[in-house]
Amino acid sequence: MEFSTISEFDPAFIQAPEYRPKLKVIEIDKLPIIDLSNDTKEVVLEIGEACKTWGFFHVINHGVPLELISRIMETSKEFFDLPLEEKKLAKRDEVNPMGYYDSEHTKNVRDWKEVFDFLAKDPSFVPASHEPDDTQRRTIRNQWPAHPPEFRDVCEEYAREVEKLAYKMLELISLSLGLSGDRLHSCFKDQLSFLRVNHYPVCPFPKLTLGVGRHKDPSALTVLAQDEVGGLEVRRKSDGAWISVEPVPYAFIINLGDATQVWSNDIYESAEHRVVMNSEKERFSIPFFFYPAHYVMLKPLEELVNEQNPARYREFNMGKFYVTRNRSDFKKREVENIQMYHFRIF
Ligand SMILES: O=C(O)CCC(=O)C(=O)O
Ligand SMILES: [Fe+2]
Repeated sequence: MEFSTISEFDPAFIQAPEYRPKLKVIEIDKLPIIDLSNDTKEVVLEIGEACKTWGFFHVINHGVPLELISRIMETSKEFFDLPLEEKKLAKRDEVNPMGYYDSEHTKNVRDWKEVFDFLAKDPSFVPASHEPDDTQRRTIRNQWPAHPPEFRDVCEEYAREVEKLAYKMLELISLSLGLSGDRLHSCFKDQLSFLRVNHYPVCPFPKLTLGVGRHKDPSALTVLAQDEVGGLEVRRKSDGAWISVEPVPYAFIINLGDATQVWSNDIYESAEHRVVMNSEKERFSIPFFFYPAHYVMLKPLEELVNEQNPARYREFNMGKFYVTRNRSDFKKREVENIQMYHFRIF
């Protein structure tokens, strides 16, 4: 990812003019910061409001040890500092989607980043193929680099802690929709959640590229840690402007994913976001994508549907959605990646 001249720069990184970031215009509008140590009723109200307005918010006093966040950031830096050949020993591919990868595409444009993906539950199970009639499933597993030696332990400990927070958020979001706190728990029994360590190297062409192109997370929700550099932007619903998410030290960002949008029958929406590049500083971020089990059929929850407010999505299978989506992360394809709105009824 070290391109010193434009001629070495892979044109696959270049965003179409309308999607290029305006680096100078930074809108200041602050995302809500929700203190999870407050009274639950109050927290639920604040979450409901934040989910409606933004689909994105910070949480503090979240229960994940702060030193663990520092440790995973440090060990991740050591990993990405390794020579490329060494990182590639744990390279992800179409057979094993977990591990190191440096050429992911979002909406068919290459992202200026390298990543390391690992499952929260090892092993996990996914459909064997995206073909609708294929009912086989297959096992996917983590692959770990030998260096740095503590990388695996730190990542696994971090995943366990953040998973607890993800369940807590699921519960609070369910309560904010007027459901029981454990309404959605059973969908996560064989969860397909994974974590991604994102490294965005310094970028000489921040006006042409993005670290991650605009997208919505297909998860139920995402629990995201970011370092102090900044670059994440969220699309404001009221006017479509891109708002930069100022880092709040040791807070987590919670963003709603597509699965919650479908369950809530559009009461909540997953927010579009992207990452703009920095020509001076590298950046690290670590999302935990909280995914239901592959066999879960996603559809609006019965409690939230009635005659006046009929279901806006037809049912679809989480696992098939996941594997279909993953196919196009690996290479530029000519067709649009599958999106949740393809299952919209009206
Ligand atoms: O790096 C970030 O802050 C966000 C990354 C992200 O949106 C993603 O990996 O889905
Ligand atoms: Fe994302």
